[in-house]
Amino acid sequence: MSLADDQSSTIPQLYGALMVQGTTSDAGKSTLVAGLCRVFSRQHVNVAPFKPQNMALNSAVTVDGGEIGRAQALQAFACNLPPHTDFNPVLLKPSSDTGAQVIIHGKALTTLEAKAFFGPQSQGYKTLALAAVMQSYRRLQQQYSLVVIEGAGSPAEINLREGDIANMGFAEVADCPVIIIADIDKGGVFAHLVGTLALLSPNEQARVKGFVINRFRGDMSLLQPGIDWLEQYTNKPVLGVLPYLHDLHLDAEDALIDTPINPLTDTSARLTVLVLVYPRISNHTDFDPLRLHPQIDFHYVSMQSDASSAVWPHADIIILPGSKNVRADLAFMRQQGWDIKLKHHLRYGGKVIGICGGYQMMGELIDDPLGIEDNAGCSDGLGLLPITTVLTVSKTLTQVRGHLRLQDQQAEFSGYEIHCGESSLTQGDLTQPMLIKHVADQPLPEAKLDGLLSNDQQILATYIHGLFDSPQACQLILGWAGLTNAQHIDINQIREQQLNRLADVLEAHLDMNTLKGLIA
Ligand SMILES: NC(=O)CC[C@H](N)C(=O)O
Repeated sequence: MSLADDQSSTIPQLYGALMVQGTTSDAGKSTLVAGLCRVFSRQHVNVAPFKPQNMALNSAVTVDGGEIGRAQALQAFACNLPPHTDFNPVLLKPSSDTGAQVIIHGKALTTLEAKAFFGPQSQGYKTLALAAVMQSYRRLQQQYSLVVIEGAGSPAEINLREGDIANMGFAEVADCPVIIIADIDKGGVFAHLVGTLALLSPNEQARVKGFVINRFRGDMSLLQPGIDWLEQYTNKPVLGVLPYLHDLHLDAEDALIDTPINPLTDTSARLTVLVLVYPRISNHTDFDPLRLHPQIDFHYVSMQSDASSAVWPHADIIILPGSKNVRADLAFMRQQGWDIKLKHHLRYGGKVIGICGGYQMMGELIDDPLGIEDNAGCSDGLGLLPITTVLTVSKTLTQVRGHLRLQDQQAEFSGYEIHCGESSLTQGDLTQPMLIKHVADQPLPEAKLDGLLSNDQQILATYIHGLFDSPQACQLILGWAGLTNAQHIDINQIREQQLNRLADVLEAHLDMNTLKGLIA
């Protein structure tokens, strides 16, 4: 069935599905899906996002107590839906260059070497994963009239074709139409599109119903002959050319928005924040409210080729973010000499924040007896906080809310937890709790304490992600670090504005009628 059915004169209903695949990673699939979700949801279409398989370390906790890729949580937000594991039934979280934790329907199943998942012996897992993918997809089809689906990477990875569930393998089983997006800013857009198409089987080629060219800047009249050629050569329409959107602030799927370390130039910034980027950084969207804050000079610090000579800008706050492989990332920090720089920063009165894996690193010991994240073993922590952490098989996945207490003030927050580690105090009681939390939707007696504020008030550490998303909690933390009268940054309001901006752009630059006609 392929129809854009005008059931009533005011509310056009669409039924079916459309899959967005890309010629490369970062071609703009997640953004296009999020934008289409918003376009359709504001036209009152009952729409939901779907990504069969995602590989990312940036995940969100769902209402059904699981985790999914961050991009699907944003796409759900674009549809005004709470995140659900059915939106992304298979999530692979790489904990090393060759191994990843396999999460199916939101729950960690096992950690597999890439060979075991993608290689020739992988059919057992692939069959299991495909069954989970189709179960979720069928549920969505029953609940929603339209499902906008996102592929992964590129469909032309011929080495991964066997048993593929992320791109054409899924599209074939689900029998859904596909459009392909390519990033013209990278160059070679025609070669990308024609080459991708050429590497597909005839069936798959027939499934591709059109192209979208992304991130165009320049003179459209110069591009037009290329578009005409492409349409003629492939016999498929270019559904639109999307402009390069400067300052589009939406949650990134996985890639960090890379801000190089420059000497401070922004004189209006009042507080400098450095976030340490280790190889397995997780949940970096925690820092989006800080990155977008007008009074903050924000920097990611990543590996330097010559670690010993790398100079960090003076910082007010250094943040140790979450990590998917805490012990390996801690070893990396030491290799880079970051532990020494961190202690130097503390000696000179600087503030440090540790979140989840970053919190664990600041303790005395991290024990992974079962080899959950890496080879089984134990590592000394940085010794800055009186805690030890043991990684366990059971993973905490919860949405939480509560009160943050700092400097005799209190602010409400909501956030989430994703961790296998359990930390306990090595001395004393939790006399400096920074947070009183409740599992979302549970009554107050369930309240627990979380986090630590060091006795010298310089280190603040917690298991809770998303803390800065709560404007008041963010303001309180910035105040603790010396920024009095910090402005409110409401990241949800920003997401809302940016999604509407994106939807406006799609409506202006895509041939929406043709696109709606493709939905089947
Ligand atoms: N989100 C995180 O930083 C997780 C920390 C650690 N990998 C754990 O599972 O406990």
